[in-house]
Amino acid sequence: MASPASTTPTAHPPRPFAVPQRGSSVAGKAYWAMAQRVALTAAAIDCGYFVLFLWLGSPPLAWVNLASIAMYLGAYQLIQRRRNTAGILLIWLEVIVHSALGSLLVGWDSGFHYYLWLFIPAIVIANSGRYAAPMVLALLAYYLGLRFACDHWGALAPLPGKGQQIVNTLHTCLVFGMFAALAAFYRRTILIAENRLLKQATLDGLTGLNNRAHFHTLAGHTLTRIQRTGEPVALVLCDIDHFKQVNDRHGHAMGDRVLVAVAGVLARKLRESDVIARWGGEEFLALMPASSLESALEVAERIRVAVEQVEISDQGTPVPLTMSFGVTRVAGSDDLQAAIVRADKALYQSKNSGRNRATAG
Ligand SMILES: Nc1nc2c(ncn2[C@@H]2O[C@H](COP(=O)(O)OP(=O)(O)OP(=O)(O)O)[C@@H](O)[C@H]2O)c(=O)[nH]1
Repeated sequence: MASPASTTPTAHPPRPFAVPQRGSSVAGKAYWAMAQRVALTAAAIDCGYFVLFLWLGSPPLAWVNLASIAMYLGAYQLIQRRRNTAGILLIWLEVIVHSALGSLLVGWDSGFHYYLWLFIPAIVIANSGRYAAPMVLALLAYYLGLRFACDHWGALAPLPGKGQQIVNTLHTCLVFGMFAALAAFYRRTILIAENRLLKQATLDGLTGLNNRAHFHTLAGHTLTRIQRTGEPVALVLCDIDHFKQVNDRHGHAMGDRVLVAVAGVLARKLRESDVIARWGGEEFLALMPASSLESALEVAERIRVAVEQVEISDQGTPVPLTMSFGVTRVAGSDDLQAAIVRADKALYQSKNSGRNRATAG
């Protein structure tokens, strides 16, 4: 016996037995890897139970375990061949039938029914309330019906001696372990999803730099922190020259490559403590704590030279790149917006005076 495989919520409309599509997400991949591990582990556990029930003198239960091993290996194969829903249904079927046969043969106190509890979190996590409520109620009805049948008929093939206690203890330990593994799996899934959402909310999807909104948050923190020390802060706004021509001549994909390359130059040339963002299409903004206007102009010049030296070619034809800069001081968090406007005006001046240069504003 082993746990029913459980499911994670997906972006698709919820449906009964909702399962993530293989490869659709990190969580989806982890889910299917976990489902396969569950099937193999369960088959291995049932091998142990097969030997145990032969030793305890219960051949019928040993044969049930043999059938279970076949079902789990079948489920593993189905998931391997991407017949995911069929694989999961086979695992569910095994748990439902095995818990019934085990309880009826050796009695309710053997604990075969504990495995049905694992369905509750699996159902509720994977399905919307519309489906989860009737499914949990159906499970409850099945559970109580099984209990009633066991009370009514008693054990049909009781285990001799302390057999029932041994089996109950094993089932208790296994179900504890399975609940812990299930909870750990969902915790990992939530952390992965949280991390992914955080990245989507704060980073630019193409370049990996901070997005505009996150720049404001980080810049606000930085300015508040250094306001007390009075150290100089500079702001650099920069823009790739004639970027539209790159797109028009070499295509949008090449434009994207250029953006990624320029973002890489900025990340390499600026310090860890600087806050860099993709500000707009081909525009980047950097807040530089502990930088005077003069040193920020020097850094801008180094970046300008590095961008000129970026080697990108389209089928052997080099794609020349240059960048213009507007540099200014920032007095404090109250001044940030005004400083951005000043940097923008300075950048405009750089563009108007021939591009490929830095201007202080
Ligand atoms: N490939 C690509 N292009 C983008 C992206 N975002 C904006 N653009 C393009 O960037 C171009 C910006 O063009 P303009 O604002 O005219 O600026 P420019 O051609 O660089 O001219 P100057 O700034 O005056 O030197 C437009 O063609 C946009 O379509 C993006 O994410 N990827």
